[in-house]
Amino acid sequence: MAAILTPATTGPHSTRLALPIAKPKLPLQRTHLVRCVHRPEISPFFHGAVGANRADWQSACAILSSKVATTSQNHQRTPQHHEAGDDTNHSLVPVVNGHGSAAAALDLVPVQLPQPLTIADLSPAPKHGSQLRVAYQGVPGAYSEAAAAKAYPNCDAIPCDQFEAAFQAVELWVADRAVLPVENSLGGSIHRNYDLLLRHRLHIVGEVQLPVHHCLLALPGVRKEQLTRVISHPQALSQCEHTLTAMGLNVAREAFDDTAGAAEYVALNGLQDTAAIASARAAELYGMQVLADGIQDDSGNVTRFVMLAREPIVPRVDRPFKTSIVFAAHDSEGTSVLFKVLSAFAFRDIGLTKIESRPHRQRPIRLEDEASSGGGGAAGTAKHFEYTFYVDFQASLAERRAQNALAEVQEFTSFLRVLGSYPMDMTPWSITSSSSNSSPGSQQ
Ligand SMILES: O=C(O)C(=O)C[C@]1(C(=O)O)C=C[C@@H](O)C=C1
Repeated sequence: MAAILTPATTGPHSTRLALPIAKPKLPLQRTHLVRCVHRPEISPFFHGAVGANRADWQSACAILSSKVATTSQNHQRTPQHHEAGDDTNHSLVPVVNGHGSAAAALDLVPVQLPQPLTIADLSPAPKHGSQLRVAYQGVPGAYSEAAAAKAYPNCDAIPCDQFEAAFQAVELWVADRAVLPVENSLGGSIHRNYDLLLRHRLHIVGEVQLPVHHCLLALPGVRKEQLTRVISHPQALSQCEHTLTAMGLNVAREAFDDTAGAAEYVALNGLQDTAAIASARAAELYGMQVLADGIQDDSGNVTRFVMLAREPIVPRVDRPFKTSIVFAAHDSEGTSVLFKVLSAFAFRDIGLTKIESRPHRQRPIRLEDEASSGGGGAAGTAKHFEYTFYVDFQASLAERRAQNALAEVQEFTSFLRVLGSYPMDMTPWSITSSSSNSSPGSQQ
């Protein structure tokens, strides 16, 4: 599992995979990240203190420990490191003017000694020259990996098994950024990520729109007539539904975690009766045959991804910006809150690009007296759902009109959070450019 997090080996643009079915990187799992956080006693910096699940926590902490190992190879230990309990053989470390340089030159100092973390190790931006680590959901060949490469060219893309693992990877400094899908032009919103944006404290620092071009993949030599099943990510299945039917593929559809993972599954298990919907790059990576190309129901199929970071960026006014907010109504405002909030933007001529509503997690249902809700009849309780609203508007938080609109919105809402103010992806959509590397802007 250590291969998951080993930095700088399998970024989206590096050459990879001599063998078609070998997995380039295993996805990072939430359990790895949780262990790293909740078991501080098992520190990656104490190579001797390893329990039965050593492989698990080691993979979660591989980036940090490899960094430390590299540092310790280059580092001259100072005398204050030689304390009781230190397993260094002191007699082998002659100190010259407070430095162990002579010993290092003689190759007498063990090279894997733990070193303390420095502020530089924990700096939010990667050090000059090093690769940005970008978490995405899925395995190599997933569209999310292509989106990560478009957002951050030459990044080290880190696969995660779930969306939540990608959020946590950034929160726990295993990754510097996450790139996650939020909506598709055919399939609609990816609700899970809206819920996670609220539950986690990351900031949206950019967006990237990726044309999604699906292929029907099968094992080499398999014909369409042999298929009894098509598997893929639910979004991909829904984006190709009409085309599959038109192709006469009235076979079972089954959901898989991600498109490339579906292709890999068919390849690894030698399934002659199953096809996967995935990218052409997934076909290459997992040695699959492209049975049909461009099977999305609309040739202009596009998925919008958000770029997430631990820190917000400073909003600017020198290019088109978008701001994403989330809010819930005051009890007294009831359902009219949405109208009032939208007016706050309309009066200032601020355009909206997206509205999404999700159930209010803490209070999904409101009970209300019928008389007070205008029912007019006998006393009783009317029930209606409570929502949390997400709105994207076309203005930068640096603009006075946006600040005024938000001040007004705050008056009608019980809670209001700015998820991010970030440059809009203005790159034109082109049907064939799903693997394009053009960045929507400077690295955020
Ligand atoms: O499964 C993948 O390849 C993904 O990157 C996920 C995902 C999604 O969640 O919408 C991304 C883009 C496509 O819309 C289909 C699937």
